[in-house]
Amino acid sequence: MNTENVAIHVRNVTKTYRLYKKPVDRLKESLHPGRKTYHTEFYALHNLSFEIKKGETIGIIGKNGSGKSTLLKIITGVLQPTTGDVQVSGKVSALLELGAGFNPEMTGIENIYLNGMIMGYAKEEIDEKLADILSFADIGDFIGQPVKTYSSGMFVRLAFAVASSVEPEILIVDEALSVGDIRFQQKCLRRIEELKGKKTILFVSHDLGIISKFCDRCIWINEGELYGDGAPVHIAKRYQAFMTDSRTSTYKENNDSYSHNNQKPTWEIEPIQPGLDVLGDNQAKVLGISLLDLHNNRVSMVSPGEESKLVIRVQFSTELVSPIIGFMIKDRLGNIVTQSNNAVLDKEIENTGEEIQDFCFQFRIPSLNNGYYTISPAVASGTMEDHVQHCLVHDAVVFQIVDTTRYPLQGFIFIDEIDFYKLT
Ligand SMILES: Nc1ncnc2c1ncn2[C@@H]1O[C@H](COP(=O)(O)OP(=O)(O)OP(=O)(O)O)[C@@H](O)[C@H]1O
Repeated sequence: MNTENVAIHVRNVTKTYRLYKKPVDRLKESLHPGRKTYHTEFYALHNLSFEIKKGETIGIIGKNGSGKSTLLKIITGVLQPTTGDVQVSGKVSALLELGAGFNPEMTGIENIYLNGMIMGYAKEEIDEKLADILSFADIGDFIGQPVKTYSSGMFVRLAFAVASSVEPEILIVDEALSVGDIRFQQKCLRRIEELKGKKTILFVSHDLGIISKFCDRCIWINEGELYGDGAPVHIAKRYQAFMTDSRTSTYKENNDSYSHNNQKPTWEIEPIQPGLDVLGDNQAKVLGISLLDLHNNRVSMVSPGEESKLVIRVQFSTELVSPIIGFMIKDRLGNIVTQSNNAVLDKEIENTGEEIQDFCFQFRIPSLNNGYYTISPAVASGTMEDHVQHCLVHDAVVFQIVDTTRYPLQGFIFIDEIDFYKLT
């Protein structure tokens, strides 16, 4: 390839982190006279190489923790690779994690000027762009407030407005589109469409529809390695198949299934994140929740009809009479789309006092439309008609429905029979 046409050249990039079991191990390692090592090496990126041409729009996909953000941070120079190198030709404007590049104590306006100046613009040049940035961000009087008072939605509005208005040669956007509301997402996509072809654009998204529609090319990273690089529709199909079908064969097998015979299951439970809305009297508390496949691997992307397990970890502070454990699945607008619990199924659950228990619900993922959904676990006691709510955690888990079934209809229902009657 003619190097003049290359915007980004990533050559054999590897990024490793040292993982220590305990914080004190780091100190022990640095002081050890015989240079004993106390760490294990973790490869966040492993020998990645590719080129991006000027003017290409590239989508980056990969499951959580696969190395996408690490790669973007290395390209923007926020992180250094352990080995290998990256050459970037052109001015980069990046929207990485929320907060990066903004001073929380400064107002929105002050941050616009700060970012513009970092990009090499004079004050007068930023004055000219200001109206466009303000109208794109559309956050009203908040623009005069310190950005630390912003909601994540407002923040991303301003950050995207700034990053896309400073006329970079390369625009890098890490998952910002998943934060804003749907109208704002559409607006950002229109802006990306306007810049497409004129600028080099890299963006991370879990939305394969967006990647397929807007990108010329898609790069798929899996466990730090390049798994695919090519036409978005082609890569998205392989990725979907991988995330559903081959998940079971590539992940470790785990034969310890849950039973009521006091066998200890070996699944990993995600603790409830601080800051979520929780209701109830705390006689029982949901400690954590995980959506798993049948091999007890955590999943965040599932297909309708896929066999899944939902495990809810509950801490009881006292013996409850007729405990009810259940969950609601809500769409991104907060509508309950489906729900269940043990009481409605006439299944009794035992609880003998102060204890921690995992409750595993095994079910097929309902036939929902593609998109993001949340799961809200709850513990109550009593009957369906008359019960006390002990703990309800709103939106404890987020997951995505990606339909990989052979039926080309979203949210379809199985029809047992079709009758038809000729009237004329
Ligand atoms: N400072 C660090 N120390 C140790 N491990 C790290 C560090 N930063 C990232 N990692 C690990 O590197 C891996 C890649 O992380 P990265 O954030 O790049 O993934 P990602 O694909 O962007 O994930 P997500 O889709 O969840 O944002 C993860 O397993 C993460 O835990």
